[in-house]
Amino acid sequence: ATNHVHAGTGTGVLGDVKTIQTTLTSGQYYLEDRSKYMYTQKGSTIKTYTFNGGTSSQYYMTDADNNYNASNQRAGVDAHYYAGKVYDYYYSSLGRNSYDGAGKTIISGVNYSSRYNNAFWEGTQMVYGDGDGSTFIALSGAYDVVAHELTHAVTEYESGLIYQNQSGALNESWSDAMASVMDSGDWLIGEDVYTPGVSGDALRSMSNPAAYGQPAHMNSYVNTSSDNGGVHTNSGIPNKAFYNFATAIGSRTIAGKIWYTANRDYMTSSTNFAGARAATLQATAALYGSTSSYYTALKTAWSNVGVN
Ligand SMILES: CC(C)[C@H](Cc1cn(Cc2ccc(C(=O)O)cc2)nn1)C(=O)N[C@@H](CCCCN)C(=O)O
Ligand SMILES: [Ca+2]
Ligand SMILES: [Zn+2]
Repeated sequence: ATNHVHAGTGTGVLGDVKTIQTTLTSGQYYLEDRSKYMYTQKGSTIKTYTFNGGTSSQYYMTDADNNYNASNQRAGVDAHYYAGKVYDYYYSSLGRNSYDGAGKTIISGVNYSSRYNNAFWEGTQMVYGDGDGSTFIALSGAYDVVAHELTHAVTEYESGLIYQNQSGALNESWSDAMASVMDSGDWLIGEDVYTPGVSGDALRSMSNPAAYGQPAHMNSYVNTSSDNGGVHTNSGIPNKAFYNFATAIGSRTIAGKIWYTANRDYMTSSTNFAGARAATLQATAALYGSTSSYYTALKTAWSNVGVN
């Protein structure tokens, strides 16, 4: 049989049924989405694999009838589905064709290890654990988690923010900020897959970083050697600045466009918090002019977190 693009159905981590794009090869369906490529001849292919509980080899997640409704397929369904949504956002809203800007194939691996409470960008692909069932459920079940991980790849191709200290906290924060633009219903990160037994909690809060032990002002910057200089802690400060700005101008979309432009055009691997303020101001001036109300709102957003 030839390889076709087939709209299949799948049940996600939270039991929700959704349409997924699959490929039919030799009578089996594969989690391979060629729909982006079919229509633009340049969009990326999205491929989703399973580690089957291991940590080294990945395997195809095939299905016989293109209805991925088995419980052990749920993590793969969502990794595949949300990777497509993140691709679509970067392509249609920001004009970026995949994480490299040139249509590189997007690869995800689910069911990583056993009871693994985390998700990460491995340098060439996304990797998702299934969680232990009480701290986390399968982490690909959250749109913001997938957007966070894929944005690490965008950052690596663009500013290349070094993953330590202030540049590392910015690397983290840019992933949370773009995740909050795409998963725009709240200002939380990871809420859909964190502590299924507790409602309303999350890994991080952009609007109130302190709710989960993060600083929201330079006065509370944490100098530490752990976690590469506290990159998941000090990200609270630029996260709060993003929240301040997006709410002040009333648009996550515009704030996200400025943040993306700063990452692509004005930030470098060693950019620190003051440098991020300058870069976002430069991006605002380039996009909307330095006399725009966004420019002044942005200065206020950064000064309110102690970055001037
Ligand atoms: C995207 C986000 C939802 C994800 C979540 C996450 C998971 N963990 C581990 C973890 C495990 C247990 C708890 C607990 O409360 O008991 C909290 C956190 N820490 N962060 C995350 O932030 N992952 C890191 C993984 C970094 C790996 C090293 N580069 C990242 O992508 O930056
Ligand atoms: Ca969220
Ligand atoms: Zn991260």
